[in-house]
Amino acid sequence: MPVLEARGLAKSYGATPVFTGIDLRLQAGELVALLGESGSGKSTLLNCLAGLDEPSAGTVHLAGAELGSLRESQRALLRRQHLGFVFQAFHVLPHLSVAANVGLPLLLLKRADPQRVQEMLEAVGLGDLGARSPRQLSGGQLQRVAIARALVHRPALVLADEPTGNLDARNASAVLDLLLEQVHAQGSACLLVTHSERAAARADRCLRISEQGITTQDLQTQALA
Ligand SMILES: Nc1ncnc2c1ncn2[C@@H]1O[C@H](COP(=O)(O)OP(=O)(O)OP(=O)(O)O)[C@@H](O)[C@H]1O
Repeated sequence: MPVLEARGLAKSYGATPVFTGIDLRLQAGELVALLGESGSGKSTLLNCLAGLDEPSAGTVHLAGAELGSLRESQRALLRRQHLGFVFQAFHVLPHLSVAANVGLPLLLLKRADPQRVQEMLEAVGLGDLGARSPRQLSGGQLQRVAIARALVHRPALVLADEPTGNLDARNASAVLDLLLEQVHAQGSACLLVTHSERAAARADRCLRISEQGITTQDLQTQALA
């Protein structure tokens, strides 16, 4: 069974289509890069795949459940259990400690586990900073917190939306390595939105989204957007 399967997915705002006819399938442990020009609908697609936005047509199955057939509370539970998110803008909660941020997915699942939180902090190189406020961290460190939080509950699928877009080149490279290493270590599938050729080159497959739908991108022959 695939971790994620979308069939005939379409999204419009009023009469304006963002994308149509998206068919997508991710198997356990697979790393797929999603490319596309600015405004082509990458973030909108991720939101539809997570059940955070409603598609205009089509179906999404996440961990075997069809999102459209669930109530919002059931979708929220499915997200908590099976999904991890990493965003460009970190989305770390400033009033919680670094460790509390990382532990949040476990707390929401009523599976609080300080030992697992510490293990993830160490895995991302922040083993000594759990008690700090996120306000005292750099951008690269904040993204490491977001990666630890996305993976702490061992989700089946990680959705990463330009996770290195806010970082300088050196930090971006280190954070990307860390994200891919951790995704691999947990055996999670990952859909990675990126403009980085280096990131795309490390994926098992590259897909390109446009108004016409989604196509497989051959990195050898086509330029990246
Ligand atoms: N709430 C909304 N109402 C109307 N149009 C929207 C809304 N949200 C997004 N759009 C439009 O949908 C299109 C896709 O936006 P989206 O943010 O998914 O693109 P993207 O590929 O992630 O872009 P970027 O690479 O710049 O982040 C854009 O043309 C955007 O203007």
